[in-house]
Formats: sequence, C-alpha cells, structure tokens
Amino acid sequence: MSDMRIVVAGAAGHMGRVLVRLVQQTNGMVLTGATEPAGHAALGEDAGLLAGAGRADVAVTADAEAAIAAADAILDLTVPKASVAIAGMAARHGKIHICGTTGFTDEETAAIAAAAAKATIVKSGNFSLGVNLLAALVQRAAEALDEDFDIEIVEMHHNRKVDAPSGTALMFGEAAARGRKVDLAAARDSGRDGQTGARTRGDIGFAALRGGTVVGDHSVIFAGPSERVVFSHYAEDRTLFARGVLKAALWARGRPAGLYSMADVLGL
Ligand SMILES: NC(=O)C1=CN([C@@H]2O[C@H](COP(=O)(O)OP(=O)(O)OC[C@H]3O[C@@H](n4cnc5c(N)ncnc54)[C@H](OP(=O)(O)O)[C@@H]3O)[C@@H](O)[C@H]2O)C=CC1
Ligand SMILES: O=C(O)C1=N[C@H](C(=O)O)C[C@H](O)C1
Repeated sequence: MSDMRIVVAGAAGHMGRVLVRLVQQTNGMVLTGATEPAGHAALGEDAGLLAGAGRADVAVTADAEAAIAAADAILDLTVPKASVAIAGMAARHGKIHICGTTGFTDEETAAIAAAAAKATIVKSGNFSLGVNLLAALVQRAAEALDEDFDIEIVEMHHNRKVDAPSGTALMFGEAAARGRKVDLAAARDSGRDGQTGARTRGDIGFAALRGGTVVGDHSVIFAGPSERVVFSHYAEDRTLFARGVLKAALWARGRPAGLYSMADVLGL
C-alpha cells in the first residue's frame, strides 16, 4: 500500500508541531501539506523545520482546500471555526478528517456531524488511550453507583487554554451521564460561584483550573456517604495525544464516510 498522504492543520501550533514531527517519524505516512490561516507569520516556512524536526519540503500554506484535495487525511487540532471549515472540505473531497479540536458550540458540533455524511471523521476531545479507557470505566462506575454518589469532574490545564470545561472533562461527563441514563445538558453544573444553594442531587459538576504549563490533568470523583471513588488521568507529554491521532488516521483508511470516536478506533 502506498504511504498515506497527511496534511497537518495548524502546523505552527503546539499540537501541530508535535504532529508534524510524529508524521515524519512514522512509517506508512508522508507529510504532504501543512496549513495555517491567511496572514499567519508561519506561512511559507518549511513545516518540518518549524516543528524542530528535519526539513519536510512542505511549505505552510493558507490554501487548506488544495492541500486536502491532494492528500488522504487531515489532522486537525486547531480552533472550532477552522475545524468546521475543514470538515466541509473533507466532505467535498471525500477525505479523512481527524478532529481533536475542543470548545465547539452545539451548532458547530452538528455541522461536523453533517459533514460526516461524505467524509470519514474521527472526532474526540482526547486521543489518548488512557483517557478513552477511563471513560469506559467512568460509565461503568456511574451505572453501579447511584445518586447517593455525587459526580464531580475536575480538570487542570495550561494558562493558554481558551475553552472550559475541557473536551476531555465533557467526554467524562457524557460517559457518566450514559451510565446514569440521564442527559448531560440537563444534569450539568459548571462554574459555581457565590450563593449557589446546596448541591442538586444527580447533578454532574465541573470545575476548571488553569495555570502554568500543565498538559492536562483530569479527575472524576464519585463522592458518596463516607467514601469517595476517584478516577484520575495525568497527561505528561503532548506526544501522547499525537500518537492517538496518527493511530486514528491509519485506522480510518479505507473506512466508509461516517462519524467515529476514539472508542471505535480502540475497540472499547
Ligand atoms: N483531542 C485531543 O487529544 C487534544 C485536543 N487539543 C485541542 O487542540 C486544539 C489546539 O490546541 P493547541 O495546539 O494547544 O493550540 P495552539 O493555539 O497552540 O494551536 C492551534 C493552531 O491552529 C491555528 N489555526 C487557527 N485558525 C486556523 C485555520 N483556519 N487553519 C489552520 N490553522 C488554524 C492557530 O493559529 P494562530 O497562531 O493564529 O492562533 C494555531 O497555530 C485545542 O482545541 C485543544 O483543546 C489539544 C491537545 C489534545
Ligand atoms: O488544550 C489542551 O491542551 C488540551 N485539550 C484537550 C481537552 O480540552 O480536553 C485534551 C487535553 O486535555 C489537552
């Protein structure tokens, strides 16, 4: 089989640079495109050199449409507006879109789901094996522990992060809600401040901390009568996420159009 042709969106970003490096180091893949929006300072630079790896002979371009048309897959950990546009391009050209961006509105989420009628999209708020395994365990715990156990989800990230709760925290919230057979939108309680009143039984609470260079810490706490069950995950390096993104891209090759999750990729 020929090498899979890969475009990295947001190639100058924190995750973009890690992805470029990993694609260059991975057998069976070749970097054919790297994008940033119009006016970006990195346009025209070599994506490999920008990533601190070897020369890739791929100049960063603002023409994402042409890059996608000439590739098999685009790896996209950017910003919500860009991801919606990329999903549309992937649909127009029948390509693979690996989407790890977080912070979508409901409308943006629906637009990406619609694009999956014609594109093969793997979308996840967290591409790590550990987080996806933990989500399955959280669902199981929420099935087993009734509403005497209050569910609270706490996350901490670096001070650049612009969305809260994190995509991962929301994944854990969805998993807990599935286990409890409730709708997360109805049970969700985020950002308590001031005279909040007592906690509502059955709510799923979220708290977001921001500071320093923390890559991503998450805990799901089941606080019950006289005991707490706590599930935690600590990301130590962004390569963790990039490895999952590449695994998803290889898995998606040859799959029909549709919206897939990392749980599908991992068979969880
Ligand atoms: N699912 C997962 O496993 C993970 C998800 N994430 C998510 O990935 C996203 C990116 O995180 P991070 O790398 O830290 O953020 P960065 O801000 O470092 O990188 C985002 C990059 O995307 C660029 N960008 C903005 N608009 C476009 C566009 N239209 N086309 C192409 N590129 C564009 C930005 O450009 P500019 O310099 O102009 O801002 C920037 O270079 C976040 O939503 C984060 O939550 C992060 C880690 C793991
Ligand atoms: O912004 C980040 O950095 C991360 N974002 C994802 C999220 O919102 O959960 C995944 C990871 O935690 C890092």
